[in-house]
Amino acid sequence: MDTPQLAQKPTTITFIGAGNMARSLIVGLLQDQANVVLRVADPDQQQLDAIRKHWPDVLATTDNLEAIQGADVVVLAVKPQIMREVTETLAEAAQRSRPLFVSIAAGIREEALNRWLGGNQAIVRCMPNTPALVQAGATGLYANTQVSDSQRSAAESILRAVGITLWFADEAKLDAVTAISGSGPAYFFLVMEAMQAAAEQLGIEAADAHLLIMQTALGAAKLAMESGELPADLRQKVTSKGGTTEAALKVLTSGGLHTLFAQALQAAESRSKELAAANS
Ligand SMILES: NC(=O)C1=CN([C@@H]2O[C@H](COP(=O)(O)OP(=O)(O)OC[C@H]3O[C@@H](n4cnc5c(N)ncnc54)[C@H](OP(=O)(O)O)[C@@H]3O)[C@@H](O)[C@H]2O)C=CC1
Ligand SMILES: O=C(O)[C@@H]1CCC=N1
Repeated sequence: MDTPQLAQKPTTITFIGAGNMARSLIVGLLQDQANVVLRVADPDQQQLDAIRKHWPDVLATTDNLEAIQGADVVVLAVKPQIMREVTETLAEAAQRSRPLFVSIAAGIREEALNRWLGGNQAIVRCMPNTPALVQAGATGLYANTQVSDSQRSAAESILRAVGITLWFADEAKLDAVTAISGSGPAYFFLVMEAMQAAAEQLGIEAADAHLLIMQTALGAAKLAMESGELPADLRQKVTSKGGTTEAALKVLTSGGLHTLFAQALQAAESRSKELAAANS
């Protein structure tokens, strides 16, 4: 006879801050139907009303301390510039309840978070991205020494519910991850915007241009992920000698595309380090 399985206790996850990134993670988690109880705290009443309307099962409050009571995981999803103020007000309660903290803030170091939270806290720092909203996110993670194996798994399963995850043993690497995949969606959106404007200049209707560009972006990403071929090889297969692609790529490369991307990613990585230094 089969032994009846006890239903696994859901993980209570509290989001401190209900902005763009927190909402992307919440939607992704709800779509994944993960065994979780979700709570959200944010000072913006309108924001909370919208959350209550769309997701009635999510507890939404303006009271950060109420939200973290009994939580297994507290996701710190506020701007780096106010992280100190927010975490210091959580410190006393956190010293009693000792949840796992998962910070998604760019730059802010584990050492600073731990100090602001009163010390000896289990902290995972991670850098997700907004495609989490459609469960196509990419997240880099780093755990401090206080994080247990089960907490590591809990953090990973939250982020895996919304996309792929990659652990880093060196916290400093998260600055580069921020520049690559945290900010990365914006680079691709900018390319889409630029192509849209250019397509309209060529006389294509806006809606038609949009459809062609979106499908091309999706197709290129899918091909690059699924073919097992390098982007450089795939690019060469599009580029007929003396043809149209060659003419276009010549404009992009002679305009300094590679240098621009190198500079852009360096600027993002430096900004992440600056945010850490300014908020330490
Ligand atoms: N957006 C992105 O693509 C990514 C962002 N991140 C990181 O995520 C974090 C949040 O960014 P993002 O979602 O873009 O920013 P948002 O400004 O959209 O979200 C921050 C939220 O925190 C709220 N807030 C302000 N003060 C408090 C407080 N005292 N207690 C609780 N909540 C508060 C804000 O409310 P109000 O607006 O009323 O001030 C806002 O709703 C940042 O640290 C960022 O570095 C990481 C990866 C990607
Ligand atoms: O722009 C930012 O600072 C945040 C971090 C990565 C994406 N958005």
